[in-house]
Amino acid sequence: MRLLAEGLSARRGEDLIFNDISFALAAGEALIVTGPNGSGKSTLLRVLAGLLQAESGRLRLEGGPSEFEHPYELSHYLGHRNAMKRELTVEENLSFWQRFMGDSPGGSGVDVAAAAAAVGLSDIAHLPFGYLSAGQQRRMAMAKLLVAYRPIWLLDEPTAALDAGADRLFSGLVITHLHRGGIVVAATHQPLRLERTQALQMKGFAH
Ligand SMILES: Nc1ncnc2c1ncn2[C@@H]1O[C@H](COP(=O)(O)OP(=O)(O)OP(=O)(O)O)[C@@H](O)[C@H]1O
Repeated sequence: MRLLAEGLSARRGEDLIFNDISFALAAGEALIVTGPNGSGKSTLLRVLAGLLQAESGRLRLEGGPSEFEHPYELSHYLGHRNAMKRELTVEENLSFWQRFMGDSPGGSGVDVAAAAAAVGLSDIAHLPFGYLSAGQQRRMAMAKLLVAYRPIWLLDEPTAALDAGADRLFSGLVITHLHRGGIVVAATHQPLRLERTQALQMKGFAH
């Protein structure tokens, strides 16, 4: 399967945020998106995730399951926020995401306990999400990627608030996903230590 972006541009309000972005990612490849604050990294990821409409250009999948037309149908999106309910326990949050997302064809997610263990937080999975520290909350958001299988991972500053150990752990999860034929697009200021990567430097427009 390949993820193709062809001549994408996006607007927020009056402003054109980026113009004519193209890339092609094969199974096992990652695109690392860098650029200064406000250059449009989050905007690009939101377009890829189907949360914002592109002003022009096209996104498509080549060689994927035929019933899926838009890449977001096969994607996990990890945004700046963790998308967990503070008053529900970690287990309840992850169970919700597991049921809500479901597995894409070609793989299956791990159970909630295994996902919590994979991010090193089995001991606190019974606690309300709101009790966790910022770094623990980010780890749990990573576990969401594991409970339902999606071949494409869209990651916005995934390692924000993570300590060095969690940073390595997260790189490991991403590398495993790529080795299994996944595709990753990550906006990040920190290196994820990946092998097969393409780089996209966002420059933004001067207003
Ligand atoms: N809802 C919105 N309405 C209007 N402008 C917006 C909106 N959201 C973002 N912008 C603008 O779009 C531009 C790109 O923002 P974006 O969040 O994509 O940048 P970024 O590269 O991810 O930045 P950062 O590194 O700070 O996270 C910024 O100038 C921002 O002010």
